[in-house]
Amino acid sequence: MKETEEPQELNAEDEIEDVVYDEDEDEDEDEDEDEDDDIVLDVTIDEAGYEAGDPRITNISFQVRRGQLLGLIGPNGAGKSTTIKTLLGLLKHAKAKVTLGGVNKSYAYVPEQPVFYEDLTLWEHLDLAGAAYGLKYEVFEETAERLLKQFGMENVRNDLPAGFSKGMKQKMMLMLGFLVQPDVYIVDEPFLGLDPRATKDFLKLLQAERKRGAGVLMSTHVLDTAEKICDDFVLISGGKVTASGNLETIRSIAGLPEASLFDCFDELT
Ligand SMILES: Nc1ncnc2c1ncn2[C@@H]1O[C@H](COP(=O)(O)OP(=O)(O)OP(=O)(O)O)[C@@H](O)[C@H]1O
Repeated sequence: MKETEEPQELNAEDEIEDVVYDEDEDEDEDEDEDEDDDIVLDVTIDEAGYEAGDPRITNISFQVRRGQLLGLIGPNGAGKSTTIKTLLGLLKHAKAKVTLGGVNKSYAYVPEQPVFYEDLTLWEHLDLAGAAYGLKYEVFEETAERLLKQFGMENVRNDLPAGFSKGMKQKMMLMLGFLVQPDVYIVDEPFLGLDPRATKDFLKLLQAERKRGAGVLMSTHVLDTAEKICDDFVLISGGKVTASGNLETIRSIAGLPEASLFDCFDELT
């Protein structure tokens, strides 16, 4: 999770070769200004990988607009996580430009694998995130209480997450993301640990956040759910974009006019 005040160049200590991570530029002479104002995440990755001279993804670009849910899909090893790591500025070898728009130019990243402090309780994790983001205590408290209730986690608020089940840990990560109400959510495979009730609660909260104007980039393998909830898709295969657009566009690229996302995926990968 991160909030940017100033444009940042993430090529610190020559580790990251060329990732520019900056704010939206306020150029008002552009005719497409209104449309551009809606863009909360603009990603252009020329190439990125784990070793110098061995790119695992190339020419991947997409935008996320206010309120939009963009599904990042693709088979195992296609490059979804590499794409997410690149846009978060975590890869050493990347040539990419990532621009944050929106009101606060802020994002929340919800990782697939829960990350937590062994010695802090659930409530203390929420408190820490609230403090890190400078939330007023009353706002933090009200939001955290609401989230505990919405995710059915009130009874474990003072427990250490090490003792949580997989789904409970996943819920904690989602709560930490929702707490800060960012302009963009970057969510990596949120569904796998969640039971049907938790999935429903998560989708309801996500819907409310989209109504507020947040954009969402979500990587997932759960294609039947993705088909129902995503506005648009970026399909990655072999480190490249194989198809992008809404379901109708994906169907037409796959040459399967009435097909499910699953069947289009199968055809295109
Ligand atoms: N830490 C790493 N070091 C070296 N190569 C990696 C590393 N992580 C991924 N790769 C390679 O990068 C390529 C893309 O992998 P990536 O993890 O981005 O795929 P993915 O689409 O997220 O797959 P999955 O659906 O299985 O999570 C693969 O060839 C993979 O072997």
